[in-house]
Amino acid sequence: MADKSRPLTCKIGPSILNADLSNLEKACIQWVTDMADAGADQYTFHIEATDNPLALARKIREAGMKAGIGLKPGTPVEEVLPVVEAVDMVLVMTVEPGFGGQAFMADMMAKVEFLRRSFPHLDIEVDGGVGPATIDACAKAGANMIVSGSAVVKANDPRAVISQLRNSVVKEL
Ligand SMILES: O=C(CO)[C@H](O)[C@H](O)COP(=O)(O)O
Repeated sequence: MADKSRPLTCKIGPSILNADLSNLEKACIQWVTDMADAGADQYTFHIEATDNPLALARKIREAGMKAGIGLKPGTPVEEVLPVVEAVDMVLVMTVEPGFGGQAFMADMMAKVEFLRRSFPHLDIEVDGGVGPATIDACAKAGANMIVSGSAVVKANDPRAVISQLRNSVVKEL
């Protein structure tokens, strides 16, 4: 039984994107029901994973979840514009999807700045290479949701790193 007091999110992520794409569209749709039944609050999919992101986003919201949409580094930010009103969050990947521990792509901040300027109330997430050395760039560009893997799990004091990341974002909100 899902603990409804804790947010549960699902990201259709990099390992899937790098795998067999032939059934991905169908799987993304099936997982909407599965994740909603499991008690997920938000479901994020990659725009590259489907030919009809608008339909998928609507399905996610109809299932009672927030919808998030992710962009790989090579995908122009403008591709999200036709679907942005149908989602609650845009995820800007700051590494090539695949694995943790890669270097942060600072040039992705232009996407974040564009989105924040255009959609002041949108949730904007950054994912990949985010840690104490790169968080300020993300926060200044307008990101308000952070995914941080290696910088937290490899830290001597993960709690302190999480606080630092949070404080940097809160300062710019
Ligand atoms: O989706 C991912 C990579 O495909 C990871 O979420 C991301 O890279 C986080 O790990 P790190 O902070 O170590 O980069």
